Amino acid sequence: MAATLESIRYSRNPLKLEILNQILLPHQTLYEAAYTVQDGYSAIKQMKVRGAPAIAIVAALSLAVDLQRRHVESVVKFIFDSLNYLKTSRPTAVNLFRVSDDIWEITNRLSTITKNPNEIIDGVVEAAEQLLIEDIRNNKSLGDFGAEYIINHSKERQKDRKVQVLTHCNTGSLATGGYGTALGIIRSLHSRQQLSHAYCTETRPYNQGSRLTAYELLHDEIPSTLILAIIVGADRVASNGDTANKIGTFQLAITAKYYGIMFIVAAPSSSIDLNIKSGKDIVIEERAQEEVIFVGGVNDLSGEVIKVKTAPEKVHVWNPSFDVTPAALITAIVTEKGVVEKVDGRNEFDLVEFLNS
Ligand SMILES: CSC[C@H]1O[C@H](OP(=O)(O)O)[C@H](O)[C@@H]1O
Repeated sequence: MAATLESIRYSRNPLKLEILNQILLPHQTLYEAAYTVQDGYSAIKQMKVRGAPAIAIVAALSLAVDLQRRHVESVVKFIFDSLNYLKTSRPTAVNLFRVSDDIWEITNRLSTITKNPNEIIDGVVEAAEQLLIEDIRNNKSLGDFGAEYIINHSKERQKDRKVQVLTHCNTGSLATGGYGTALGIIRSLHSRQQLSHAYCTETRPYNQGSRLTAYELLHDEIPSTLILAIIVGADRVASNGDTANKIGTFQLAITAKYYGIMFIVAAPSSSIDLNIKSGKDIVIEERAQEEVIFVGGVNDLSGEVIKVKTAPEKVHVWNPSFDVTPAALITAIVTEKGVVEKVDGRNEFDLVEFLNS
């Protein structure tokens, strides 16, 4: 197996963007080439690639590859139209929107400096490539901050025992450019020999817990049990700390509160949306009801995709991909810039102050 799992493989020379089709994991490892913005959009929409940072990186790199492969009449218009199209793939994770806005800002700035379309293309390609590099660096920093916070604040550690943590959905190398966010903290705890066990909870309908997180933990030989210290990722964090994450996160936060267990959100600063005040402003993606009516998988021998109908005929289905956990239930938010806690006595975070400090 590769030293580390890679959801995205990119090179400029030779020009190549390959996306690991996560729908086929863990039984099949298939990298699919992406040549166009459409390929990037489809991979995100179909959840061949998923996870807030990974979605943004694939969107940006699919534009970068398309720009280098295709001759377009108006580069600025192509970039504008492409970014707006990519933003319609999935609504909740903020990273895609932030990256799209950043790339558009770069395009605009360059178009006032040069009329040479190749110089604009070079600027966009460079920005997209940097995303992949910075994401991995930020995740390792976030992982170390989170591990240190948990070690210093964990009851187990006070008895000089290693810590046990629970994580939800998948927030590892398969949700990011590499290393992961919440799973990055677990990797950092493990590398410091401070982790006794990681529990990963299953998620439906995409099964990120059993198919992806259990797969990553086994791949890294981290002692773990698939079931249900709770560390979760984030798709979008409001400026008061309310956090949108995979459906099922909110109930874990309530459980953690009830049992007095830390509930940690691991989120790169790029997942914090200072443009919204609270979780009420976060758009929650609702996906097709077929995803819930059927359970499926891939036959690890034949490779055939199997779908079994589990729900009764005419069942009414609601299939939100995310829920919002109020800041009041969150112990701390761990980012690559450090750890932020609520100001004494308040039930909300001040992330504007934290990010501007
Ligand atoms: C590091 S972001 C991971 C975040 O994304 C997942 O959602 P999805 O698999 O639908 O893209 C889940 O909410 C994770 O916490």
